[in-house]
Amino acid sequence: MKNNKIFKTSDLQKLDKYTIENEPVTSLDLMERAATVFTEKLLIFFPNSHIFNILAGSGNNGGDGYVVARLLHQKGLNVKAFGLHENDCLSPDCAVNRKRFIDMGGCYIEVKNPDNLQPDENSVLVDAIFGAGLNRPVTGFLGDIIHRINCLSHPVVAIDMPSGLMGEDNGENNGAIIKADYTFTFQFPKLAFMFPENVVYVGHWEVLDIRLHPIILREYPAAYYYLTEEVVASRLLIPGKFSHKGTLGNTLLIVGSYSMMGAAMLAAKGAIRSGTGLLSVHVPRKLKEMIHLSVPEALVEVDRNEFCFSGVDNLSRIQAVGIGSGIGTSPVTAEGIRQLLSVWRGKIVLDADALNLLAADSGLLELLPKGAVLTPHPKEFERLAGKSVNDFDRLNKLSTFASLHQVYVVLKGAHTIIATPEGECYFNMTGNPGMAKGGAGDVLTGIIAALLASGHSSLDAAIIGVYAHGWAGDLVAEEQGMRGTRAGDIADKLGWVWKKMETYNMAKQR
Ligand SMILES: NC(=O)C1=CN([C@@H]2O[C@H](COP(=O)(O)OP(=O)(O)OC[C@H]3O[C@@H](n4cnc5c(N)ncnc54)[C@H](O)[C@@H]3O)[C@@H](O)[C@H]2O)[C@@H](O)CC1
Ligand SMILES: Nc1ncnc2c1ncn2[C@@H]1O[C@H](COP(=O)(O)OP(=O)(O)O)[C@@H](O)[C@H]1O
Ligand SMILES: [K+]
Repeated sequence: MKNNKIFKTSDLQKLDKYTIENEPVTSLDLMERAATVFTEKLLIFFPNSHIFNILAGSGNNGGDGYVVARLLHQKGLNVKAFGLHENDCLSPDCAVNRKRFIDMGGCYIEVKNPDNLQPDENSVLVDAIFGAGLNRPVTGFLGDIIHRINCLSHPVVAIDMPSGLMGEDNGENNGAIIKADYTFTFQFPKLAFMFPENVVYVGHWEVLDIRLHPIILREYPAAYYYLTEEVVASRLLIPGKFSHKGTLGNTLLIVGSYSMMGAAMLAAKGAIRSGTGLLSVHVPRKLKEMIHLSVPEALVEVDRNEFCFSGVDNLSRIQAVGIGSGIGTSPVTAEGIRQLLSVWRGKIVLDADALNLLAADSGLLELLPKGAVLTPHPKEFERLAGKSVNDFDRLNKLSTFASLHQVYVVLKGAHTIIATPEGECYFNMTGNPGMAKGGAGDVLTGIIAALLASGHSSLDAAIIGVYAHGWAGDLVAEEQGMRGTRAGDIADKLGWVWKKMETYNMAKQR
């Protein structure tokens, strides 16, 4: 299985060293390899640009920069390398590559004063000042340089990382940070790229495979992962030839209230498109007809209360429960949830108002079955776990919450995070801002509930559900654009996503 770990940047040197010793490859050749894939990507993104200015620091990131300069120069492009060295203490590989660039006649300008940094008009700037070796905020001369670059209107492409950004925690980083338009990063995305507050520095990012040694990538521990089709599809259970509706699970959705009927419909649509053998939708009496009409495949179970959820009687044939979308937070509903959680020890996904009720009464939290899946958006998570000072702090809170309560928490956002009780976090890579619409989360609840009912573990249901939901959103956006995307469209596209995953999975098994 393809490696999908997000290592710490401080671990990079060990991965690097193992590769150098065991491939084996010299550090210079590894640098050459990294810079070559970077240059290829750069030219794909800027096929019509002829002028490149490289901003090179003194470490190996700067070394990469000098190799990129040489490779572009060899292609006959107009290249200038600005040496941004506070002193002449360069890393050995950086020094070698600076010399190679100069020896081949490359244009090299040493900058000793920030005002002397005058990039060429219409040039693309390549940021090679700092990479993964940054160990403190950037201030002083290089800080001034970075501020100056950030004031220019040239496109900026960062090698590995935008200079000045720490790989993980930037909570105390008050130094200067490059605002890159693109970051092409080596081997794995850095944790900091996952946080909304860093998008202004990282821009659009892509991972470049520089073939670090597969053994070290497989064996070196990491607590963070990112989701790829390969990893997700391999977790999807494929129904066997003799499967029937009794073996594919009975999902119970407890959703909707008189003032939020749509949520019930959307969750039901998500579930019915996600492989559950049977779907029961438990709604207040007022919603009965609507569910019958909008999701005719579902069985409708009517609550004693006309307007909101108040309790459920019979759970004997249910494999998984999904609860919360649009149910409201009335005391009657709180009591209904208490009653449910007192008897239900099976698989469950809780969303929206179910989470708001848990946040309001920690006694309910204690009743959660082990392995429950919670799907808060950031505001709901804040109600559950308190305010966070920044995105990294929120990630730590998420992990702590998941292990403290022994639940899986799906924190929804551009890179939705799935935190496990064991302290691992999975970052999703699908989805787009077109999904930032009311109701999109309800569809996800239905999907996860159906996956739970059809035999997937809590972790697999969360991972597969989140990835598939985002992928369906991407397909909708591809066809009709992000602006016009409706939550219901996401549910309608799920069939295609499952088909692709199943095809992928079966091809692998052959
Ligand atoms: N294994 C990999 O992934 C590879 C990494 N390579 C490159 O190597 C880079 C890492 O190289 P380095 O470890 O040399 O790190 P950098 O090039 O980021 O530079 C770090 C140097 O700057 C100093 N420094 C750190 N923070 C500073 C600050 N705020 N102000 C002033 N000086 C500061 C450090 O003491 C160190 O000497 C990667 O980002 C990547 O570009 C590639 O060359 C090849 C393979
Ligand atoms: N910028 C974005 N990029 C990718 N996905 C997004 C983005 N914004 C929101 N989403 C996704 O859309 C969904 C919104 O869910 P949620 O906030 O619960 O909405 P609602 O409660 O109205 O249904 C989540 O799955 C979230 O991950
Ligand atoms: K950089």
